[in-house]
Amino acid sequence: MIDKVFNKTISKQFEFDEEVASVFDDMLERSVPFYKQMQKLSISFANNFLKDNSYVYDLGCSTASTLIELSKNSSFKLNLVGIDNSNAMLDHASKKANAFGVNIKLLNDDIFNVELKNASVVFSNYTLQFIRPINREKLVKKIYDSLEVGGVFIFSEKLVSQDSFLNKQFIDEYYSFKKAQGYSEFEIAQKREALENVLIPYTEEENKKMIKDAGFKHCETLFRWVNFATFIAIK
Ligand SMILES: C[S@@+](CC[C@H](N)C(=O)[O-])C[C@H]1O[C@@H](n2cnc3c(N)ncnc32)[C@H](O)[C@@H]1O
Ligand SMILES: O=C(O)C(=O)C[C@]1(C(=O)O)C=C[C@@H](O)C=C1
Repeated sequence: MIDKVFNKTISKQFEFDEEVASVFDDMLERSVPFYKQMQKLSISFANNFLKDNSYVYDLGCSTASTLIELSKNSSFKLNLVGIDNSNAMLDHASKKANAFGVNIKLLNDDIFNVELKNASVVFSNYTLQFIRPINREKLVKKIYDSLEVGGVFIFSEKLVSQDSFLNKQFIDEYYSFKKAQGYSEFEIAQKREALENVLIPYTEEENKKMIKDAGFKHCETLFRWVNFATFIAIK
């Protein structure tokens, strides 16, 4: 379904409710530059750290796209666990996983409440940015603790620049991308307002510092387009 959520006047903050969930796959593909390519890269790198019976977690799995794609593009028999605290998202995830015949354990809970164990790979794409900064470090430490030595945390984030002049150009470039994807200036402005104080992006350096502070041995940027990036951190 085509995303028209912000085509009307909106006065509430952005939420992952049924209205968003029902158009979410289209929203992501048209709102995150190179979304599919970043997902493919995440999966390709993840496969390097997997074997039969490995545990893979996706924190903020939404409609389970990443785990379904991994399952279709891995030669291993995996234990796939998707975690999200939006009922609406998980309804869609469950229907999609069934339709593709992929077995995923879907947990409807806050990421902070779920015990993560023996992980070979933890994904969290465009989700840390929705976690209050005061809790974000704590979550990354939890992810670190859940990983086996040699395991990886693969995550994607919207970014800001430390330089305010460049940051303004990042935003302009991003809005041009959205316009080219068919979003109107009105939709772009409405969504920007709804995301204010809900989506809190870090710089690339802040993300890497957070990863290092949690104890990870190494972190690389796998892909970056202006204000969106995918990282891989190894324990
Ligand atoms: C931008 S979406 C993630 C997109 C998804 N990873 C993908 O690549 O298709 C963020 C998701 O995180 C979930 N989320 C946000 N905070 C959460 C929390 N504290 N616990 C569990 N899920 C959370 C939201 O419900 C939403 O589905
Ligand atoms: O549309 C925007 O402004 C975005 O930042 C895109 C973004 C994201 O990066 O998470 C914002 C909300 C939705 O979860 C989907 C995509």
